[in-house]
Amino acid sequence: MKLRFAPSPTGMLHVGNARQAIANALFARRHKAAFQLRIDDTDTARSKETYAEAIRTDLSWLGIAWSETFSQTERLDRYAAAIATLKRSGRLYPCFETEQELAAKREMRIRQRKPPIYDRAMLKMTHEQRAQAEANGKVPYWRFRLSDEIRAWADMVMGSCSVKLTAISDPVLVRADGTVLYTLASVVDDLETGVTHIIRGEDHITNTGVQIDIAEALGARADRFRFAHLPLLLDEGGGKLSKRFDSLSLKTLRQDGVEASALVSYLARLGSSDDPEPLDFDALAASYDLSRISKSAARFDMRQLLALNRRVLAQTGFDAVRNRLPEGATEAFWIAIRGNIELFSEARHWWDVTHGDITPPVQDEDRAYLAQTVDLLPPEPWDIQTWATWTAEIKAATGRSGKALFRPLRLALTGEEHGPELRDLLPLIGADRVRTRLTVGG
Ligand SMILES: Nc1ncnc2c1ncn2[C@@H]1O[C@H](COP(=O)(O)OP(=O)(O)OP(=O)(O)O)[C@@H](O)[C@H]1O
Repeated sequence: MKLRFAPSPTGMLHVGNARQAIANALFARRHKAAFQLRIDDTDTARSKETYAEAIRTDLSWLGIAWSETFSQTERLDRYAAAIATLKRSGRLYPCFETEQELAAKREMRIRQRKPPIYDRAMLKMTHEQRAQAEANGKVPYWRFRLSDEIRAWADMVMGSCSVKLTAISDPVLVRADGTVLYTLASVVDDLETGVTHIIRGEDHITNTGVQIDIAEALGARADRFRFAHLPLLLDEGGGKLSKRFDSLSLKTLRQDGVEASALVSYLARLGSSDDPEPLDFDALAASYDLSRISKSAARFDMRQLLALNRRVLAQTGFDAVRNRLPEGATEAFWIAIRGNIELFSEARHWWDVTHGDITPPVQDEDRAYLAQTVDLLPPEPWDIQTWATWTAEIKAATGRSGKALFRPLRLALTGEEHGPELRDLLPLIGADRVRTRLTVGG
């Protein structure tokens, strides 16, 4: 069994692309199958090596490893061989119509209420007419003559699918400059490198009918591949995601400090009957089931991702983050704050609160109360019990309780209304800073 993820290096991967990469990688892991990363760079005008490099960086960040990788431009000789085969069998035929001629024909067909598909005029061209066109300096591009089959398959997500080939135009597989189109290159690669399962976006469903036809023309059985088409992911406004506009790119999310494992957990289960849970790759793979994915488009929701990110951070151990924490941060610091941050970058703020010289705002009406609490501070060394001891003393001495007791302390010590348990923060802040903050301006 072999799966593949085959992005084109024409921009930064977005969360929609990532959903496919993750689906393939999880399915491969679950079934102990090989996983290929193929860079679909046949569109040389738009493909860039820097994007291919960025794709590898993004996938590695997600924790996705591949067992083999190649770029399509490394295999041009294989596509040339397939082109020769299809020409020999008469399935590829030369065409000379210009874009304008085709557009005019399309318009005419629409006016005649016929489906606006290619009329195969060039199939009827005689040898003489072709020789004449070439003598006039025209260079042909090549279309694949589709069969008149209805290509059907049992899709692992969409259920039974079919594409009526007589309702679509014969696709161009070779451009006039001799370069091959993705539609053919993809089939040649999948056949020759032993891919068995193809998981991709539903934007490829029509392609699938065509590709089954091409595969058969190249000698494969029509049921050679198993397919799964996942619905497209939309942005929060319901709009299309595009590599070209850098929308919701993995790079941006990474720079914003989203945890890779939160993103993987989120995308693995988004639009499925299983709720997103903060699970590691193996646990996600063990429960990964394409039949639980919904057939309708899913929307990416930043708030849901951040909620999951928070849960992931809350269960992340110190060893996994120690290199990313501020210099000197201890396990006690991480344990104290990890349940109170949405993004890892907020750790810096709590580091400043516990170890920096912040000046929290003190309300005038709290000054006298805070000054009183300083005198009640227990002697050092402080530990996790100190907070309870201190606040019990305060309660006894002032008669305050609940919000009236705690709120001014939290505000004065951290500058925030909410945050990690003060029981944990107090020993981290330490007696000197605590005294200073309680007496500021007093
Ligand atoms: N919005 C989306 N949601 C889910 N999957 C998507 C989305 N857009 C593309 N894909 C899938 O991502 C995979 C990689 O495809 P590809 O590199 O061609 O991406 P693309 O965004 O369609 O690119 P381009 O903008 O260059 O056409 C394919 O399986 C494709 O179906």
